[in-house]
Amino acid sequence: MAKVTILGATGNVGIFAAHTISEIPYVSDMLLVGRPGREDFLAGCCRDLSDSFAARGTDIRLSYSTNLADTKDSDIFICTAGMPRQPGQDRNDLAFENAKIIAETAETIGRSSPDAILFLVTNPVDVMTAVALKYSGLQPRQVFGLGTHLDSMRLKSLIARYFRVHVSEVHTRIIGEHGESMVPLWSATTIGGIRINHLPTFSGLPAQEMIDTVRTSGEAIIRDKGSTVYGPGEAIATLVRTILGDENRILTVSSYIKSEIHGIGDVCIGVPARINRNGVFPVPLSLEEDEVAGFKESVVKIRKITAEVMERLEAAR
Ligand SMILES: NC(=O)C1=CN([C@@H]2O[C@H](COP(=O)(O)OP(=O)(O)OC[C@H]3O[C@@H](n4cnc5c(N)ncnc54)[C@H](O)[C@@H]3O)[C@@H](O)[C@H]2O)C=CC1
Ligand SMILES: O=C([O-])CC(=O)C(=O)O
Repeated sequence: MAKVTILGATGNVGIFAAHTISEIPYVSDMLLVGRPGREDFLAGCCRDLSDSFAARGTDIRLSYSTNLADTKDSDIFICTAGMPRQPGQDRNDLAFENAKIIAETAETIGRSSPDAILFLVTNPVDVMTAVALKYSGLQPRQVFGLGTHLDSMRLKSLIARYFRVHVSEVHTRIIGEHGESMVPLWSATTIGGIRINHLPTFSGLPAQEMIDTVRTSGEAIIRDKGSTVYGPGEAIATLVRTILGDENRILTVSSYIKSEIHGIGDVCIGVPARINRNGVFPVPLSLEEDEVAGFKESVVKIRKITAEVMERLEAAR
């Protein structure tokens, strides 16, 4: 059984993630962490969630805190703390402001919970994963971000609708940045176990339109309803279940790669990784030429933003 701590629990994604994670049978304790001054709101969240646990018959010890010192025995931290983007902003516009929050938080967690897993949701998630890895001092397997898992789910849903099949029949992946330079892996896309380009209807597939829809999905939801919540909240729960259940699923998350993909590495970015109770392990891959080219471009972009943020963080210390 495990203790799960949610940082940024008073936010839209954090509180819905608390709800989705509470359905995971391996969770015995849940700690909601918010900023000082938010005690009443956190207390209200605990009462409200407890009612839902009772209605569902879930038995989880739920508590809240505004002090990181209380997080000590956590097995897994989910970090949703930080600014969300506003309509018209790019996720990368948040990089430095959110990096300051993540660096400070990760430093404390690394010192007080050296065996924990640290799961980043805060955007831009690839850069935040690198910042958390550096400032926590944890091992690469212990630190990862939601990466392109949600993007992969969005593409899966579009493909399933196009071919009129159940979503569980579709396997697909998007790798690279959780952002503009994301790269769809059509070579790794199957429907009912059959490679998508072996299906007669493949020639009519509006592939570019689909990937454009995925690319702009977060932006469109934020424009229409203020924030993305249900997609990320469920995606977060999938990852937490995979870890705590030691499931060894291969999901596409932001992880530190050394050189696993065509010799490309030294960056935190969305890649397929085997995930279990010990953490996240990128899977070496062989891709099509155009996919490698797209991935390289994405890596160059994320490396540059990450380096700039790291430099500014060091200068600000
Ligand atoms: N990677 C992904 O796929 C997704 C990432 N996100 C990201 O998750 C983050 C949270 O999004 P929302 O919950 O919608 O935002 P929100 O504004 O509703 O919540 C943000 C939370 O961060 C906390 N926070 C803000 N500044 C802080 C500081 N200086 N120190 C500590 N805590 C602080 C707030 O108190 C609040 O609890 C954003 O960065 C957003 O872009 C959101 C959805 C999907
Ligand atoms: O778009 C955003 O800013 C939130 C996010 O990352 C997503 O839902 O994909």
